[in-house]
Amino acid sequence: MTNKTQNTNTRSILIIDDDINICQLMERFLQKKGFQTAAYSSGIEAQKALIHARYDLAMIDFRLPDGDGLELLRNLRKIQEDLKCIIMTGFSDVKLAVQSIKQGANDYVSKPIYPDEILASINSALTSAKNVETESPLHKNYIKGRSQDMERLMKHVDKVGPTDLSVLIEGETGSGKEYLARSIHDASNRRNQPFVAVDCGALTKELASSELFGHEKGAFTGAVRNHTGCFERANGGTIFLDEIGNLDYQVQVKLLRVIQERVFTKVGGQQSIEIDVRIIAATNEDLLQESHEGSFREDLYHRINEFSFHIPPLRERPDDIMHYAHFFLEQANKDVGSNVESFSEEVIRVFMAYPWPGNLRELRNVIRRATLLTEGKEIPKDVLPFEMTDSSAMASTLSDNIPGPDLKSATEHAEKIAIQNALKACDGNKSKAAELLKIDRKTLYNKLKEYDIGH
Ligand SMILES: Nc1ncnc2c1ncn2[C@@H]1O[C@H](COP(=O)(O)OP(=O)(O)OP(=O)(O)O)[C@@H](O)[C@H]1O
Repeated sequence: MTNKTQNTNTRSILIIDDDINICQLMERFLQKKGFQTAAYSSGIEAQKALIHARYDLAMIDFRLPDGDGLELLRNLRKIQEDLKCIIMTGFSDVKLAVQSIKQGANDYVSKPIYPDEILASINSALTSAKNVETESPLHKNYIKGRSQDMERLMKHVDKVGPTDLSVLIEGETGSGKEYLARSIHDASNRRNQPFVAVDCGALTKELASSELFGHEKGAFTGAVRNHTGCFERANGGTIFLDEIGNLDYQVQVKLLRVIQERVFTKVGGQQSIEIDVRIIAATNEDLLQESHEGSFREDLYHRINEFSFHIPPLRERPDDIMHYAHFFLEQANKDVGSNVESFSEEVIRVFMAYPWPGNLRELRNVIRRATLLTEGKEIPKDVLPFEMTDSSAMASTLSDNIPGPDLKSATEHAEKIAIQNALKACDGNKSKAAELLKIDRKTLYNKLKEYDIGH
């Protein structure tokens, strides 16, 4: 298809989609916005292109004729480790989207493609979003949660921040682990020193040591110059190791040494380098379990876990849902140039009942899309993704979290969550909750009894 024209000042975007119409549409739009673009219809062509030229970001369709988008993402990152990436998924592929983020994509957008939505996602991936490595500055695009859980968590941040304790943050994908890590850094005496975030999920096994600890020129094929690793760059400050569970066993051994002895050696180097870095790690897996199974070193687990935070999933803190929703609506209005003011009652109800497997990231994306599609002042239900409003699709989204695989238990589970959330949103007032749920009080009482809620 098309080839990139060289101009070193402009950001360049690689588009990979076997639908030629989508490629053309995106290229035209992105070029008008000042990006250089190149489009390819298969993964193999894109890999060849990346060998010949550097790109800032790749937009990858999940379903490609020669493999899936995540496999391609891994291959592209082997060629260019700092490539940012947005995965394009089908409208109802929330699970794939969540999986993409877990495997190192910076963001996802759902089809059908809306140019303004893509632009907002590209801009945030290029500027502030997660990459193999990002360095502070402060987070103006963030707000504090207002649920009791999050308030308690932020109090702990104030207490633990100023100490030098290693911190482990556990939470589902998109729940705000990086934001919390930055908040801990900001609450510490290291706040004016570097904050270096490393996405260990995006590091290939071969290059992880060199990325983290640096290498000497000639240490391995391709090491054409000396390289300063993330630890050295974070000296005096904080290093944030996101998805630490993905680190190779050998790298875990090296990491343990840095923590215990405060020294490390570069790949191919002889000299021990002293270092003063505070470690914050994050995971969305059960690291303790993994350490029992032997894939994560138990001694390392205890070293990084001098203090731990668990961020509850968004569905378990209903007070935060609309709080963030309004914040994201404001952001979306700015991003896509709209002027939407609020959410319809129905949308609020759907938001409160939906399980949000992608947490805040998913909420932000859903609102961005809905804002773009809304014509009036209020977001209506019909601009929400199908799987959020259709009960059987929702049951399948929920199926990871429910006890049984059958539709009946899935539906019951969804109903129970919706009722619990409505009650919390109405401060336990059952009449109001029934109104919000659009059922009568008697039905609500029956269901409370059936599901054993509130006793
Ligand atoms: N406190 C917050 N205020 C506003 N937006 C937030 C906040 N926390 C997270 N977000 C939104 O959610 C997205 C994901 O957050 P973050 O990268 O911190 O999550 P994470 O738990 O580290 O995710 P992952 O495990 O997938 O890396 C952010 O890009 C941002 O858009």
